[in-house]
Amino acid sequence: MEQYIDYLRDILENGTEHADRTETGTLRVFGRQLRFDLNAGFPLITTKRVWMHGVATELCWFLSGGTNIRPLLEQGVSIWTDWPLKRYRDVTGDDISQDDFEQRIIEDEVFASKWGELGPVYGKQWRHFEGPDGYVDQIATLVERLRESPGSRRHLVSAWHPAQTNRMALPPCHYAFQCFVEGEPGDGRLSLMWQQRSVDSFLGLPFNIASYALLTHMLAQQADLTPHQLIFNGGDCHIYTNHLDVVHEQLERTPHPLPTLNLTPRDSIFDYTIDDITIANYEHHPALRAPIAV
Ligand SMILES: Nc1nc(=O)c2c([nH]1)NC[C@@H]1CN(c3ccc(C(=O)N[C@@H](CCC(=O)O)C(=O)O)cc3)CN21
Ligand SMILES: O=c1ccn([C@H]2C[C@H](O)[C@@H](COP(=O)(O)O)O2)c(=O)[nH]1
Repeated sequence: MEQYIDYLRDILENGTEHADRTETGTLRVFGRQLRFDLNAGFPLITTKRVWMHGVATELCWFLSGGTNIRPLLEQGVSIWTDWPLKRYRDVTGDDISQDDFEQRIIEDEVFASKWGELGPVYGKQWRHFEGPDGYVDQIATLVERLRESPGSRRHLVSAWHPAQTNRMALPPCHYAFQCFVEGEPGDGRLSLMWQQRSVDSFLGLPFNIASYALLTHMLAQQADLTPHQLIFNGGDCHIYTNHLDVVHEQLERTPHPLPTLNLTPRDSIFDYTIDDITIANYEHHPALRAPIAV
């Protein structure tokens, strides 16, 4: 995980100031790559605590095709609450706390279906990508092709639907990923590379790395392959100015050895639940808190 620390240092050293959409301000660089060997351990950042329960719950929710945050809130995951909340404020002008909002969304189903909706975000595009001939289940197709035509150069999933981004609470940040197989099922290796147009390097990236690592393990299990490399390609790679203190604190810390993942085998990629996902030997430095830019 030394390379994540080097990546943060690179932005601090080479980044230029940018007054971003959220009016928080960032230091940013353009175009960076990180590569993780999944056989060297599960790439969960160790220089702070990363909330794997949140990561795994969000990934299972993406895979279920969901775009409403209610199931996340019911599982205690509120990482997406700020986006519909912002819309709620826009419409009524009322200012309510995040706690009030979450309580109301859990208690009132109508409220949840009306306001907990993020629009056609990741889950929708992964499972029900809308085209002229109907819907495409990109994940089911990917698993099928990995099994039947592993050497294909077309193992690609896109969350970017140019005709629908204006209906999303937030257009996808990690907008596409590609799989790559060496060898044959039973004796082959699966690598995955994802593209991310915009990268909140302190809060978002550790989540994103863990999420795609978990997805690679799931896909490998489904296609009878061994997880190999995980590659991140970032576009606008930034550190928010109100994260600078915690980033500097993180740079002082020495990474611990990586944990490992235990994933209970399931028949279908759509059957995994949070109970199938266990991280073992996660040794980490204390949590670092920082505000999220909305
Ligand atoms: N500015 C911004 N950064 C993001 O990373 C981000 C967005 N917006 N919008 C959509 C999603 C939501 N994601 C989020 C949202 C919140 C946390 C977060 O607050 N994480 C904390 C606390 C987790 C916990 O409860 O323990 C962390 O320390 O990682 C992380 C990712 C990633 N995405
Ligand atoms: O998975 C995610 C989702 C979001 N982010 C970050 C990247 C940016 O800081 C914001 C999105 O703002 P835009 O103006 O739409 O780029 O969210 C992330 O890092 N990872």
